[in-house]
Amino acid sequence: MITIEQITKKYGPQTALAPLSLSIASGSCVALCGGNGAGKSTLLHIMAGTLHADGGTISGLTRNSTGFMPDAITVPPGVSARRWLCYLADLKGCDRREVDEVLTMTGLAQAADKEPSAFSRGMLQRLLFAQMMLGNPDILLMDEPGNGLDPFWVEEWKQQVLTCREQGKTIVFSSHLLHDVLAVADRIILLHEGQLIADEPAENWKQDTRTPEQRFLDLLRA
Ligand SMILES: Nc1ncnc2c1ncn2[C@@H]1O[C@H](COP(=O)(O)OP(=O)(O)OP(=O)(O)O)[C@@H](O)[C@H]1O
Repeated sequence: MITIEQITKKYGPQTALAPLSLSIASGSCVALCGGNGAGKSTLLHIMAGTLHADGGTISGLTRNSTGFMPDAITVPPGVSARRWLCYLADLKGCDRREVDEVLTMTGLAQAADKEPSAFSRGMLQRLLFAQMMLGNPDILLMDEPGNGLDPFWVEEWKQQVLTCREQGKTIVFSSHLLHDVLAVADRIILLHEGQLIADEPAENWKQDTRTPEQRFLDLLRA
């Protein structure tokens, strides 16, 4: 169980997260939705430990058991995707053979000796997914993982997430792609201006006669 209690974050005068509390059961797949600037990335970065909260506590997350897929990375010039992944594998203390496994999983084996700066947006997303999977973490945090993926890789991503669910991993991801959210998530949390405004089983969204987009807009306007 991941327990988030009274987390707050401001960037200067801008509130990104008002006191926010929620619990995430082990083995669940939770989607964070909300408009631009709602606080989704901020929450994921705080959960991943790449950003400090101003206040509040989070329990149930340990660095060794958590993989994070941010929405961007900066790989030093001259470093190929394979070398980057080998570096991260060493940092995580995992076998370098895993690098080949995650490259194959994400269809990047052929491109692995190129620098990520030469990758397309979708290839970069797949590299970010690959780096998250190194070490086979129990908890996966993903910031807009579907961005830039073509329809083939969106389907692959969904299959990989469903496989991770079957393996009992805990998954938290942000997305604006509501149809993809409904295909994999079992719970949908809606954030608005740093506050939680809806927290429901995905089943409620699926059974609604409104489109997910209409339901989303109605909840934001309520
Ligand atoms: N580095 C930063 N400096 C200043 N303000 C920031 C910074 N990062 C985020 N913010 C502000 O914090 C708020 C939450 O931003 P955040 O990126 O967490 O939202 P988001 O829900 O992920 O948005 P999007 O869907 O557009 O990615 C916004 O008002 C944003 O302008």
